[in-house]
Amino acid sequence: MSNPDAIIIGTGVIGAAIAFEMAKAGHKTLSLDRNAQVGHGSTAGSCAIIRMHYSTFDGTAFAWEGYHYWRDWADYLGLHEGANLAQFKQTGCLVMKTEANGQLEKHMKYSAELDCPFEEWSPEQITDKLPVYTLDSFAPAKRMDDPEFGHPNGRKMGGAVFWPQAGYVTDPALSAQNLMEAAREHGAEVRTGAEVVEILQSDGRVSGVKLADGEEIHAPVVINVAGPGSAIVNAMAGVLDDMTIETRPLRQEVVHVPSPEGFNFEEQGTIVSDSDISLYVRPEHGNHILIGSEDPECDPHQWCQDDKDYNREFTDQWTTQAMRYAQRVPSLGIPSKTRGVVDLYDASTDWIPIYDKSSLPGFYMACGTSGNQYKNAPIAGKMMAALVDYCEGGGDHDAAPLQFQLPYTGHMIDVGFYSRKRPINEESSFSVLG
Ligand SMILES: NCCCC(=O)O
Repeated sequence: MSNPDAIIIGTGVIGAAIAFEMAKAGHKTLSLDRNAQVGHGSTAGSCAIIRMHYSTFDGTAFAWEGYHYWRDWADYLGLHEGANLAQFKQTGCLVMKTEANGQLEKHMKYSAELDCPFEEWSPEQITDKLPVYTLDSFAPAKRMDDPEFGHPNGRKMGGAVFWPQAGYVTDPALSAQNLMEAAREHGAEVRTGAEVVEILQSDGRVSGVKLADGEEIHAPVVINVAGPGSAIVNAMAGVLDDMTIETRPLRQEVVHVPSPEGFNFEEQGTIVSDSDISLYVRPEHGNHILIGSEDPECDPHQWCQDDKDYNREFTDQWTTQAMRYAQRVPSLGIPSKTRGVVDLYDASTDWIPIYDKSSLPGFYMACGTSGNQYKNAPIAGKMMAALVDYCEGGGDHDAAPLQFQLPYTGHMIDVGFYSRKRPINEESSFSVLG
Protein backbone atom coordinates (compact mmCIF):
# COMPACT_ATOMS: atom_id res chain seq x y z
CA MET A 1 0.00 0.00 0.00
CA SER A 2 1.70 3.20 -1.10
CA ASN A 3 -0.50 5.73 0.70
CA PRO A 4 -2.27 4.40 3.77
CA ASP A 5 -4.68 6.74 5.60
CA ALA A 6 -3.62 5.25 8.89
CA ILE A 7 -0.78 3.12 10.23
CA ILE A 8 -1.70 0.89 13.16
CA ILE A 9 1.28 -0.30 15.22
CA GLY A 10 0.45 -3.72 16.65
CA THR A 11 -1.70 -6.64 15.50
CA GLY A 12 -2.85 -7.87 18.88
CA VAL A 13 -6.56 -8.29 19.41
CA ILE A 14 -7.15 -4.55 19.92
CA GLY A 15 -4.90 -3.44 17.05
CA ALA A 16 -6.62 -5.92 14.74
CA ALA A 17 -10.06 -4.74 15.90
CA ILE A 18 -9.09 -1.12 15.17
CA ALA A 19 -7.92 -2.17 11.68
CA PHE A 20 -11.24 -3.99 11.09
CA GLU A 21 -13.40 -1.10 12.29
CA MET A 22 -11.42 1.58 10.43
CA ALA A 23 -11.33 -0.48 7.22
CA LYS A 24 -15.10 -1.03 7.45
CA ALA A 25 -15.50 2.73 7.81
CA GLY A 26 -13.58 3.25 4.57
CA HIS A 27 -10.03 4.00 5.79
CA LYS A 28 -7.00 2.52 4.00
CA THR A 29 -5.19 1.01 6.99
CA LEU A 30 -1.77 -0.58 7.19
CA SER A 31 -1.07 -2.67 10.28
CA LEU A 32 2.54 -3.29 11.32
CA ASP A 33 3.83 -5.84 13.79
CA ARG A 34 7.40 -6.82 14.65
CA ASN A 35 6.28 -10.40 15.35
CA ALA A 36 6.17 -13.02 12.60
CA GLN A 37 2.42 -13.62 12.92
CA VAL A 38 -0.69 -11.60 13.71
CA GLY A 39 -1.77 -11.89 17.36
CA HIS A 40 1.54 -13.31 18.53
CA GLY A 41 2.45 -10.61 21.07
CA SER A 42 0.82 -10.45 24.50
CA THR A 43 -2.60 -11.31 23.01
CA ALA A 44 -1.36 -14.91 22.57
CA GLY A 45 -0.70 -15.14 26.32
CA SER A 46 -4.04 -13.60 27.29
CA CYS A 47 -6.47 -15.58 29.43
CA ALA A 48 -9.18 -14.21 27.11
CA ILE A 49 -11.74 -13.92 29.89
CA ILE A 50 -15.03 -12.27 28.97
CA ARG A 51 -16.53 -11.02 32.25
CA MET A 52 -18.65 -8.07 33.26
CA HIS A 53 -17.72 -7.11 36.83
CA TYR A 54 -15.52 -4.01 36.90
CA SER A 55 -14.88 -1.46 39.66
CA THR A 56 -16.24 1.50 37.72
CA PHE A 57 -19.58 2.08 36.03
CA ASP A 58 -17.93 2.91 32.68
CA GLY A 59 -15.70 -0.16 32.91
CA THR A 60 -18.77 -2.32 33.52
CA ALA A 61 -20.69 -0.71 30.65
CA PHE A 62 -17.79 -1.27 28.25
CA ALA A 63 -17.32 -4.92 29.27
CA TRP A 64 -21.05 -5.69 29.08
CA GLU A 65 -21.11 -4.19 25.59
CA GLY A 66 -17.94 -6.11 24.73
CA TYR A 67 -19.48 -9.49 25.58
CA HIS A 68 -22.05 -9.20 22.75
CA TYR A 69 -19.38 -9.26 20.00
CA TRP A 70 -17.94 -12.54 21.30
CA ARG A 71 -21.43 -14.02 21.59
CA ASP A 72 -22.10 -13.05 17.95
CA TRP A 73 -18.52 -13.57 16.74
CA ALA A 74 -19.27 -15.11 13.32
CA ASP A 75 -21.90 -12.48 12.47
CA TYR A 76 -19.69 -9.66 13.69
CA LEU A 77 -16.79 -10.73 11.47
CA GLY A 78 -18.85 -11.65 8.40
CA LEU A 79 -16.18 -14.07 7.14
CA HIS A 80 -16.92 -16.87 4.68
CA GLU A 81 -18.67 -20.02 5.81
CA GLY A 82 -16.23 -22.56 7.19
CA ALA A 83 -13.70 -19.96 8.39
CA ASN A 84 -11.70 -21.23 11.34
CA LEU A 85 -13.04 -19.03 14.13
CA ALA A 86 -12.07 -18.64 17.78
CA GLN A 87 -14.76 -20.06 20.06
CA PHE A 88 -16.50 -18.30 22.94
CA LYS A 89 -17.28 -20.73 25.78
CA GLN A 90 -19.98 -19.39 28.08
CA THR A 91 -19.19 -20.75 31.54
CA GLY A 92 -20.37 -17.89 33.74
CA CYS A 93 -18.19 -16.07 36.23
CA LEU A 94 -18.52 -16.58 39.98
CA VAL A 95 -17.13 -13.74 42.10
CA MET A 96 -16.64 -14.33 45.81
CA LYS A 97 -18.04 -11.63 48.09
CA THR A 98 -15.23 -10.32 50.28
CA GLU A 99 -14.35 -7.31 52.37
CA ALA A 100 -11.76 -6.41 49.72
CA ASN A 101 -14.45 -6.00 47.04
CA GLY A 102 -17.03 -4.38 49.35
CA GLN A 103 -19.21 -7.54 49.20
CA LEU A 104 -19.68 -6.63 45.49
CA GLU A 105 -22.33 -4.00 46.35
CA LYS A 106 -21.21 -1.51 43.69
CA HIS A 107 -20.59 -4.25 41.11
CA MET A 108 -24.19 -5.44 41.50
CA LYS A 109 -25.48 -1.87 41.40
CA TYR A 110 -23.64 -1.13 38.15
CA SER A 111 -24.80 -4.38 36.55
CA ALA A 112 -28.40 -3.73 37.60
CA GLU A 113 -28.25 -0.21 36.14
CA LEU A 114 -27.02 -1.68 32.85
CA ASP A 115 -29.51 -4.59 32.75
CA CYS A 116 -26.58 -7.00 32.86
CA PRO A 117 -27.91 -10.24 34.43
CA PHE A 118 -26.39 -11.57 37.67
CA GLU A 119 -27.45 -13.88 40.51
CA GLU A 120 -26.57 -13.77 44.21
CA TRP A 121 -25.41 -17.18 45.40
CA SER A 122 -25.37 -18.62 48.93
CA PRO A 123 -22.42 -20.67 50.21
CA GLU A 124 -24.52 -23.81 49.56
CA GLN A 125 -24.96 -22.85 45.89
CA ILE A 126 -21.20 -22.34 45.58
CA THR A 127 -20.60 -25.81 47.00
CA ASP A 128 -23.21 -27.33 44.66
CA LYS A 129 -21.39 -25.86 41.66
CA LEU A 130 -17.85 -26.47 42.95
CA PRO A 131 -17.96 -29.45 45.35
CA VAL A 132 -14.13 -29.53 45.52
CA TYR A 133 -14.08 -26.07 47.14
CA THR A 134 -13.67 -25.40 50.87
CA LEU A 135 -15.33 -22.17 51.96
CA ASP A 136 -12.85 -21.32 54.71
CA SER A 137 -11.54 -17.79 54.48
CA PHE A 138 -7.78 -17.22 54.17
CA ALA A 139 -7.65 -13.44 53.67
CA PRO A 140 -5.46 -11.53 53.34
CA ALA A 141 -3.33 -13.29 50.72
CA LYS A 142 0.12 -14.15 52.05
CA ARG A 143 3.53 -15.20 50.83
CA MET A 144 4.46 -18.86 51.30
CA ASP A 145 7.13 -18.04 53.89
CA ASP A 146 4.49 -16.44 56.16
CA PRO A 147 3.86 -18.84 59.08
CA GLU A 148 0.11 -18.19 58.64
CA PHE A 149 0.14 -19.30 54.97
CA GLY A 150 -2.42 -22.06 54.41
CA HIS A 151 -4.15 -21.50 57.75
CA PRO A 152 -7.82 -20.45 57.64
CA ASN A 153 -8.51 -17.22 59.51
CA GLY A 154 -11.54 -18.66 61.32
CA ARG A 155 -14.16 -16.99 59.12
CA LYS A 156 -16.22 -18.51 56.28
CA MET A 157 -16.96 -17.22 52.77
CA GLY A 158 -20.37 -15.59 52.97
CA GLY A 159 -21.54 -16.00 49.36
CA ALA A 160 -20.85 -14.93 45.82
CA VAL A 161 -22.33 -13.28 42.74
CA PHE A 162 -22.63 -15.22 39.47
CA TRP A 163 -22.66 -13.50 36.09
CA PRO A 164 -24.09 -16.22 33.80
CA GLN A 165 -23.17 -14.61 30.45
CA ALA A 166 -19.42 -14.58 31.17
CA GLY A 167 -16.97 -17.01 29.61
CA TYR A 168 -13.69 -17.20 27.76
CA VAL A 169 -12.31 -17.47 24.25
CA THR A 170 -10.42 -20.65 23.45
CA ASP A 171 -7.69 -19.23 21.21
CA PRO A 172 -6.90 -15.52 21.65
CA ALA A 173 -4.25 -15.38 18.90
CA LEU A 174 -6.76 -16.90 16.47
CA SER A 175 -9.30 -14.24 17.48
CA ALA A 176 -6.84 -11.50 16.45
CA GLN A 177 -6.21 -13.37 13.18
CA ASN A 178 -9.98 -13.57 12.61
CA LEU A 179 -10.25 -9.82 13.04
CA MET A 180 -7.34 -9.16 10.70
CA GLU A 181 -8.76 -11.50 8.05
CA ALA A 182 -12.07 -9.63 8.31
CA ALA A 183 -10.19 -6.32 8.06
CA ARG A 184 -8.43 -7.55 4.90
CA GLU A 185 -11.82 -8.28 3.35
CA HIS A 186 -12.41 -4.53 3.68
CA GLY A 187 -9.08 -3.61 2.10
CA ALA A 188 -6.83 -3.43 5.17
CA GLU A 189 -3.20 -4.43 4.73
CA VAL A 190 -0.83 -5.99 7.23
CA ARG A 191 2.93 -6.44 7.40
CA THR A 192 4.47 -8.70 10.02
CA GLY A 193 8.18 -8.75 10.84
CA ALA A 194 8.07 -4.96 10.57
CA GLU A 195 9.47 -3.17 13.62
CA VAL A 196 8.82 0.55 14.04
CA VAL A 197 11.90 2.43 15.31
CA GLU A 198 10.89 6.04 14.70
CA ILE A 199 7.69 8.10 14.53
CA LEU A 200 8.04 10.60 11.69
CA GLN A 201 6.75 14.16 12.03
CA SER A 202 6.44 17.14 9.80
CA ASP A 203 4.76 20.56 10.14
CA GLY A 204 3.84 19.83 13.75
CA ARG A 205 1.99 16.57 13.16
CA VAL A 206 2.70 12.90 12.67
CA SER A 207 3.67 11.94 9.13
CA GLY A 208 4.44 8.23 9.32
CA VAL A 209 6.91 5.70 10.70
CA LYS A 210 10.41 4.43 10.03
CA LEU A 211 11.08 0.69 10.20
CA ALA A 212 14.17 -1.07 11.55
CA ASP A 213 15.39 -1.75 7.97
CA GLY A 214 15.32 1.99 7.22
CA GLU A 215 12.12 2.03 5.17
CA GLU A 216 9.85 5.03 5.73
CA ILE A 217 6.07 4.71 5.38
CA HIS A 218 4.01 7.90 5.32
CA ALA A 219 0.49 8.41 6.66
CA PRO A 220 -1.43 11.27 8.30
CA VAL A 221 -2.57 9.07 11.19
CA VAL A 222 -0.55 6.66 13.35
CA ILE A 223 -2.11 4.63 16.17
CA ASN A 224 -0.02 3.11 18.96
CA VAL A 225 -1.44 -0.29 19.88
CA ALA A 226 1.95 -1.77 20.71
CA GLY A 227 0.84 -3.52 23.91
CA PRO A 228 3.65 -3.76 26.47
CA GLY A 229 5.83 -1.76 24.03
CA SER A 230 3.42 1.21 24.15
CA ALA A 231 5.56 3.45 26.36
CA ILE A 232 8.56 3.01 24.05
CA VAL A 233 6.46 3.99 21.02
CA ASN A 234 4.94 6.96 22.90
CA ALA A 235 8.49 8.06 23.78
CA MET A 236 9.49 7.82 20.07
CA ALA A 237 6.57 10.15 19.29
CA GLY A 238 7.59 12.54 22.11
CA VAL A 239 4.10 12.51 23.61
CA LEU A 240 4.83 11.49 27.21
CA ASP A 241 4.96 15.00 28.69
CA ASP A 242 1.25 15.76 28.99
CA MET A 243 0.27 12.27 30.17
CA THR A 244 -0.75 11.84 33.82
CA ILE A 245 -1.22 8.10 33.26
CA GLU A 246 1.93 6.07 32.68
CA THR A 247 2.15 2.67 30.97
CA ARG A 248 4.79 0.05 31.83
CA PRO A 249 5.44 -3.63 31.04
CA LEU A 250 4.55 -5.83 34.02
CA ARG A 251 5.63 -9.47 34.10
CA GLN A 252 3.00 -12.05 35.06
CA GLU A 253 2.92 -15.83 35.41
CA VAL A 254 -0.21 -17.88 34.78
CA VAL A 255 -0.43 -21.43 36.15
CA HIS A 256 -2.01 -24.47 34.49
CA VAL A 257 -2.68 -27.47 36.76
CA PRO A 258 -4.79 -30.61 36.26
CA SER A 259 -8.29 -30.68 37.77
CA PRO A 260 -8.42 -32.57 41.06
CA GLU A 261 -9.31 -36.25 40.90
CA GLY A 262 -13.03 -36.85 40.40
CA PHE A 263 -13.97 -33.35 39.18
CA ASN A 264 -13.99 -32.23 35.56
CA PHE A 265 -13.26 -28.51 35.82
CA GLU A 266 -13.14 -28.08 32.06
CA GLU A 267 -16.73 -29.31 31.70
CA GLN A 268 -18.27 -28.42 35.06
CA GLY A 269 -16.16 -25.51 36.27
CA THR A 270 -16.67 -21.81 35.82
CA ILE A 271 -14.55 -18.69 35.90
CA VAL A 272 -13.99 -17.74 39.54
CA SER A 273 -12.66 -14.45 40.87
CA ASP A 274 -11.66 -15.03 44.47
CA SER A 275 -10.20 -11.97 46.18
CA ASP A 276 -10.06 -13.91 49.48
CA ILE A 277 -7.01 -15.70 48.06
CA SER A 278 -6.25 -13.03 45.40
CA LEU A 279 -6.64 -15.39 42.44
CA TYR A 280 -8.86 -15.85 39.42
CA VAL A 281 -9.29 -19.20 37.70
CA ARG A 282 -10.92 -20.53 34.56
CA PRO A 283 -11.32 -23.89 32.85
CA GLU A 284 -8.40 -24.74 30.55
CA HIS A 285 -8.34 -27.39 27.84
CA GLY A 286 -7.13 -30.88 28.72
CA ASN A 287 -9.24 -30.73 31.92
CA HIS A 288 -6.84 -28.25 33.45
CA ILE A 289 -7.42 -25.20 35.62
CA LEU A 290 -5.81 -21.89 34.70
CA ILE A 291 -4.81 -19.82 37.75
CA GLY A 292 -3.90 -16.13 37.57
CA SER A 293 -3.04 -13.51 40.16
CA GLU A 294 -5.30 -10.68 41.32
CA ASP A 295 -2.16 -8.81 42.36
CA PRO A 296 -2.26 -8.84 46.20
CA GLU A 297 -0.26 -6.22 48.10
CA CYS A 298 2.16 -8.83 49.47
CA ASP A 299 3.44 -9.73 45.97
CA PRO A 300 6.04 -7.32 44.59
CA HIS A 301 5.27 -6.07 41.10
CA GLN A 302 7.74 -7.36 38.51
CA TRP A 303 8.18 -4.24 36.37
CA CYS A 304 10.34 -4.64 33.26
CA GLN A 305 12.55 -2.09 31.56
CA ASP A 306 11.36 -3.05 28.11
CA ASP A 307 9.03 -5.52 26.48
CA LYS A 308 11.65 -7.74 24.82
CA ASP A 309 14.11 -8.49 27.56
CA TYR A 310 12.45 -10.26 30.51
CA ASN A 311 12.68 -13.60 32.29
CA ARG A 312 10.50 -16.11 30.43
CA GLU A 313 11.05 -18.90 32.98
CA PHE A 314 8.64 -19.73 35.79
CA THR A 315 9.69 -18.59 39.26
CA ASP A 316 8.25 -18.92 42.77
CA GLN A 317 5.32 -16.81 41.53
CA TRP A 318 4.05 -20.00 39.83
CA THR A 319 4.34 -22.08 43.01
CA THR A 320 2.82 -19.34 45.19
CA GLN A 321 -0.26 -19.10 42.96
CA ALA A 322 -0.67 -22.88 42.78
CA MET A 323 -0.32 -23.22 46.56
CA ARG A 324 -2.77 -20.36 47.20
CA TYR A 325 -5.33 -22.16 45.08
CA ALA A 326 -4.69 -25.40 46.96
CA GLN A 327 -5.99 -23.56 50.05
CA ARG A 328 -9.40 -23.34 48.31
CA VAL A 329 -9.19 -26.82 46.70
CA PRO A 330 -7.48 -29.11 49.22
CA SER A 331 -7.57 -32.09 46.81
CA LEU A 332 -5.62 -30.17 44.14
CA GLY A 333 -2.52 -32.02 42.97
CA ILE A 334 0.36 -29.72 42.09
CA PRO A 335 2.65 -31.29 39.49
CA SER A 336 6.40 -30.90 39.79
CA LYS A 337 6.54 -29.87 36.12
CA THR A 338 5.48 -26.23 35.78
CA ARG A 339 3.03 -25.42 32.98
CA GLY A 340 1.33 -22.20 31.97
CA VAL A 341 2.25 -18.82 30.52
CA VAL A 342 4.85 -16.13 31.28
CA ASP A 343 3.99 -12.83 29.60
CA LEU A 344 3.62 -9.08 30.09
CA TYR A 345 0.74 -6.72 30.80
CA ASP A 346 0.88 -3.17 29.49
CA ALA A 347 -0.07 -1.87 32.94
CA SER A 348 -1.30 1.68 33.44
CA THR A 349 -1.02 3.73 36.63
CA ASP A 350 -4.62 2.99 37.63
CA TRP A 351 -5.08 -0.29 35.72
CA ILE A 352 -7.61 1.41 33.41
CA PRO A 353 -6.63 1.72 29.72
CA ILE A 354 -5.88 4.81 27.68
CA TYR A 355 -7.98 5.20 24.51
CA ASP A 356 -7.02 8.67 23.36
CA LYS A 357 -5.37 11.13 21.03
CA SER A 358 -2.01 12.61 22.04
CA SER A 359 -0.23 15.94 22.13
CA LEU A 360 1.07 15.20 18.60
CA PRO A 361 -1.72 15.80 16.05
CA GLY A 362 -2.56 12.61 14.15
CA PHE A 363 -0.91 10.32 16.72
CA TYR A 364 -3.32 8.20 18.81
CA MET A 365 -2.96 5.53 21.46
CA ALA A 366 -4.92 2.47 22.63
CA CYS A 367 -2.69 1.23 25.43
CA GLY A 368 -2.33 0.60 29.16
CA THR A 369 -4.71 -2.31 28.87
CA SER A 370 -3.42 -3.78 32.15
CA GLY A 371 -4.35 -7.38 31.35
CA ASN A 372 -8.08 -6.61 31.50
CA GLN A 373 -9.09 -5.35 28.04
CA TYR A 374 -9.07 -8.44 25.81
CA LYS A 375 -12.86 -8.70 26.10
CA ASN A 376 -13.25 -5.08 25.01
CA ALA A 377 -11.23 -5.32 21.80
CA PRO A 378 -14.13 -5.11 19.32
CA ILE A 379 -15.83 -2.18 21.05
CA ALA A 380 -12.48 -0.47 21.64
CA GLY A 381 -11.85 -0.85 17.90
CA LYS A 382 -15.17 0.84 17.10
CA MET A 383 -14.55 3.60 19.64
CA MET A 384 -11.01 4.30 18.38
CA ALA A 385 -12.30 4.50 14.79
CA ALA A 386 -14.89 7.06 15.95
CA LEU A 387 -12.25 8.97 17.93
CA VAL A 388 -9.95 9.26 14.91
CA ASP A 389 -12.84 10.53 12.77
CA TYR A 390 -13.87 13.00 15.49
CA CYS A 391 -10.37 14.45 15.95
CA GLU A 392 -9.39 14.43 12.27
CA GLY A 393 -12.72 16.14 11.56
CA GLY A 394 -11.68 19.03 13.82
CA GLY A 395 -13.14 17.89 17.17
CA ASP A 396 -11.14 19.01 20.23
CA HIS A 397 -11.28 15.79 22.24
CA ASP A 398 -9.26 17.18 25.17
CA ALA A 399 -11.62 20.13 25.68
CA ALA A 400 -14.86 18.52 24.49
CA PRO A 401 -14.44 14.73 24.75
CA LEU A 402 -16.16 12.53 22.20
CA GLN A 403 -19.45 11.07 23.45
CA PHE A 404 -19.80 7.59 22.00
CA GLN A 405 -22.93 5.43 22.02
CA LEU A 406 -22.37 1.71 22.59
CA PRO A 407 -24.25 0.02 19.73
CA TYR A 408 -25.64 -3.06 21.52
CA THR A 409 -26.57 -1.64 24.91
CA GLY A 410 -27.28 1.97 23.89
CA HIS A 411 -25.25 3.33 26.82
CA MET A 412 -23.41 6.60 26.16
CA ILE A 413 -19.67 6.61 26.99
CA ASP A 414 -17.76 9.81 27.71
CA VAL A 415 -14.52 8.79 25.98
CA GLY A 416 -12.71 11.29 28.24
CA PHE A 417 -12.99 8.56 30.90
CA TYR A 418 -10.04 6.91 29.08
CA SER A 419 -7.99 10.11 28.72
CA ARG A 420 -4.21 10.02 28.99
CA LYS A 421 -4.56 13.21 31.06
CA ARG A 422 -7.18 12.01 33.56
CA PRO A 423 -6.61 12.09 37.30
CA ILE A 424 -5.74 8.63 38.61
CA ASN A 425 -9.10 6.87 39.00
CA GLU A 426 -9.33 6.03 42.73
CA GLU A 427 -12.39 3.85 42.11
CA SER A 428 -10.17 1.29 40.36
CA SER A 429 -9.25 -2.03 41.99
CA PHE A 430 -5.61 -1.25 41.05
CA SER A 431 -5.37 -4.85 39.90
CA VAL A 432 -6.02 -6.90 36.76
CA LEU A 433 -9.73 -6.63 37.65
CA GLY A 434 -9.68 -3.01 36.44
N1 LIG B 1 -5.68 -11.32 32.01
C1 LIG B 1 -6.23 -11.91 33.13
C2 LIG B 1 -7.71 -11.83 33.34
C3 LIG B 1 -8.27 -10.55 32.96
C4 LIG B 1 -9.70 -10.33 33.12
O1 LIG B 1 -10.40 -11.14 33.71
O2 LIG B 1 -10.16 -9.31 32.67
